Amino acid sequence: MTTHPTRTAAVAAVDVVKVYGRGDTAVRALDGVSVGFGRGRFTAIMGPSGSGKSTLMHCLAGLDTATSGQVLLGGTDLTRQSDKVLTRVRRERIGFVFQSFNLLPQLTAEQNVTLPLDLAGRDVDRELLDHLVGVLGLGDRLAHRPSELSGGQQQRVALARALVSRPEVVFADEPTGNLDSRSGAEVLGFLSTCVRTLGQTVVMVTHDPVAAGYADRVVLLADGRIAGDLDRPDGATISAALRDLAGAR
Ligand SMILES: Nc1ncnc2c1ncn2[C@@H]1O[C@H](COP(=O)(O)OP(=O)(O)OP(=O)(O)O)[C@@H](O)[C@H]1O
Repeated sequence: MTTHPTRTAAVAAVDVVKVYGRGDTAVRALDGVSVGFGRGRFTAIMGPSGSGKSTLMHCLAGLDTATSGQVLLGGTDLTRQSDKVLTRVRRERIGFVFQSFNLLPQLTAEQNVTLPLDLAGRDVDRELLDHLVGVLGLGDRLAHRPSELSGGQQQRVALARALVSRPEVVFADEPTGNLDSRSGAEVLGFLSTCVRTLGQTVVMVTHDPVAAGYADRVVLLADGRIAGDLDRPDGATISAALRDLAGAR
């Protein structure tokens, strides 16, 4: 018997349906999505505007509840958990990186990085923190406040914050959306280095084929369904697949 790939993944959706609203105004944002995200892999989710990328990511991260189907994080079915448990899962088992860096302005870079662990009463793994600070080139920036850092540096602080708790999955939502192309390339380069050196699982939503080119795999969505799955594609292959999807609509 072969094992269903979604059962061995770090996080997986199994026949997930998400309907917003009711009756005539109901929107079927996800229409039976089954997809697994392998451990230690960097996957990008792409697709036309409104195809369900954010909805899928929010369901996978326990930020939104699927209407039906299962979301499996390790052995936990997130669709069966109370809000209280989901809050704990998000805090303890998931890392987030957003387009807007979401750093606290009154804290230093280092305090921002360790804040989630401090709030959870968990010890900071100094060795991992030093490794991340080195890889991310933040060594001389740790005592600075976010307003004293460039956008790229702020996003690197946010990456360190997401990674330092060794979460099962890091979800990144358009992490380079607010960065110029050079800072964006740096952030993505650091992110893929962290995936390789730490075996971190990363799922990233992006519109940018160049950003998706850093991923090991690109999952394509269209109209709330999986519309493609590309293994280590380059930017040109991704752009062509997106053009095909747009043409098919
Ligand atoms: N809270 C909501 N209430 C009602 N409809 C919603 C809600 N959130 C999303 N939708 C709808 O669900 C569909 C999928 O939206 P979603 O934001 O997941 O797409 P997306 O691929 O992330 O889009 P974009 O690339 O524009 O961010 C769209 O038709 C959207 O209008």
